[in-house]
Amino acid sequence: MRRRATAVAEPRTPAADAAIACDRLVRIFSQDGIEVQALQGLELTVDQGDLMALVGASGSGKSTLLNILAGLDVPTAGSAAVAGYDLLELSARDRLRYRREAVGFVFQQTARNLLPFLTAAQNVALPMQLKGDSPRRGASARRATKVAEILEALGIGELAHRRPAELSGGQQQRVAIAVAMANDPKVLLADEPTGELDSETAAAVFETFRTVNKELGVTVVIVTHDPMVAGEVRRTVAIRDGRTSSEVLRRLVTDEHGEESISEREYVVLDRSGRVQLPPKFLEALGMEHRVAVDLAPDHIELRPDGAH
Ligand SMILES: Nc1ncnc2c1ncn2[C@@H]1O[C@H](COP(=O)(O)OP(=O)(O)OP(=O)(O)O)[C@@H](O)[C@H]1O
Repeated sequence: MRRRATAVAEPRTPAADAAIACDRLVRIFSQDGIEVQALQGLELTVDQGDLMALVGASGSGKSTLLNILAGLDVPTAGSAAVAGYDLLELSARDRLRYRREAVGFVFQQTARNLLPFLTAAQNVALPMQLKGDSPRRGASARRATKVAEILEALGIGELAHRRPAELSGGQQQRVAIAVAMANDPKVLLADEPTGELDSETAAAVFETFRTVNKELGVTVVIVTHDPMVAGEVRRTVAIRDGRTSSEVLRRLVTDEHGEESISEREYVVLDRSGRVQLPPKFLEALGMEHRVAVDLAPDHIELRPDGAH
């Protein structure tokens, strides 16, 4: 009722329905008296059910952002909400619940995702056990059924009884995705999940992310340097100096002959204060620095080098 009332009372912003909404997110690390601003007012909204890639140079802040979204780290300032949880306001207990139930996480290092002495099925069952539902009759049978269903849905049912050492790197990552899905999270986060894999294996792992996104409706965010992953998703967001700076959106378009193709367009991000980061190659091409002349045309804005007419 209350939700309905507020929905009527307040205009709906895109962030209200978003799976992830970060606003002016700041993370400062202090080490040996030196401060590093890993995130400098980052803004990012991810719609529910989206599959997106996060790219950027080394040190741009990707892992810092992902750790905050995963509930492993806390921002210095700003706001971040994931799956309806306010990440700055979580109590220790709620944070644990958030990490166990609301988000799934896949690390780059295959060994970090799975316990070596457990089979694939046991690894997937573990987060369900840790969730700590009160022991009820038939709970373990229900759990076993659910584990089998997840493994089947991801096309790895035949790996259920193998231990990580008996799996290839790609198979381990696909089992890791199953583990991350164990408690039906709304959001799945992955930090360089294909970083240690050859391109063919990486493609199979990426397909598993796509299955989770398409079949189970989970919002997926993948930090990657892999051009295959970054080029295959609907939306690729680039981070520069701790801020989202640009993004590429891809759409399926059909021409007049019924031929389908992917259309790709790069955008720069416009933040709440009206700031944009222009691509360095554009600025260099026109020798723009310090300031630019800005004019409003009926349907666009013109930027010119200072002094040009
Ligand atoms: N725990 C920490 N203590 C101090 N500085 C840190 C810490 N974690 C990250 N940083 C710094 O914050 C900045 C952003 O780091 P981050 O790991 O988020 O970048 P990244 O984009 O993920 O890089 P990479 O692609 O190399 O993983 C870097 O300058 C890094 O040195």
